[in-house]
Amino acid sequence: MSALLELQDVHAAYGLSRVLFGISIEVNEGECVCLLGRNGVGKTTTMRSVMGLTPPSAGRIRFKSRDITGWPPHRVARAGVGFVPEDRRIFAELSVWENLDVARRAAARPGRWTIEAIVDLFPVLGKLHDRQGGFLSGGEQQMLTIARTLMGNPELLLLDEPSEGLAPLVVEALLAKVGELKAQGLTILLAEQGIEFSLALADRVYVLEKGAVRFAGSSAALRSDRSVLDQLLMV
Ligand SMILES: Nc1ncnc2c1ncn2[C@@H]1O[C@H](COP(=O)(O)OP(=O)(O)OP(=O)(O)O)[C@@H](O)[C@H]1O
Repeated sequence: MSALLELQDVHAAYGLSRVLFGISIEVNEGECVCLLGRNGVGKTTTMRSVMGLTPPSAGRIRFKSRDITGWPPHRVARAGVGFVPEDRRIFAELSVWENLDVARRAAARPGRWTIEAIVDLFPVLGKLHDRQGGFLSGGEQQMLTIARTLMGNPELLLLDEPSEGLAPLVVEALLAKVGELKAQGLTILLAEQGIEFSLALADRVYVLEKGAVRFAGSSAALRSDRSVLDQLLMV
């Protein structure tokens, strides 16, 4: 069986600054795969390369066996990839409801994610429906950001550092929600610096360093690999 997403020897750069040096990863249907690594190793850029925001300078990207290398972001979204960026781009002046409505209108594909289904998953967004985005807590903003991306009905969710800047209890609540999405069969590629968040969710892990994969294996294998934990993750 071929992978849902496959990156093969992907290189990427910002202008003259080279950032990815031959990333090869696979995400199978229904899996949660985590990209781990310290600040600046290339996790975000790997996701941006899939999404077409930073197209690869070399290498191939396949989604559902189709070569999507260099496709523009709207076309990648329509093919079934949703991206939740690290910087939570919600509309601060719009209410929760309006934010979701904008996402509904802009949805990349038809599918099961209605506003009602979103509120089932995130009841807090239902309770806060008329609150402006800018007045939500960090955790609520993160849930709204994920909700907006789900409205596009992705088959693969790219989730960039969802736990960043959130208090431990909020991270736990978020972890449970992402776990529910996984249990519902959504395929997830997650980038994280927080190893506990990642290992609680991920079936498999890739640890990056300086734009290359240094470790690939199961979460259990990573937990017991002291040298990778010490050298690449400093935990
Ligand atoms: N727009 C940009 N222009 C130039 N260099 C960039 C740009 N965005 C990222 N970089 C550089 O690319 C490298 C990889 O960054 P990237 O954001 O992919 O790493 P990361 O592992 O996701 O880290 P972080 O957790 O900080 O997002 C870093 O050295 C970063 O400074």
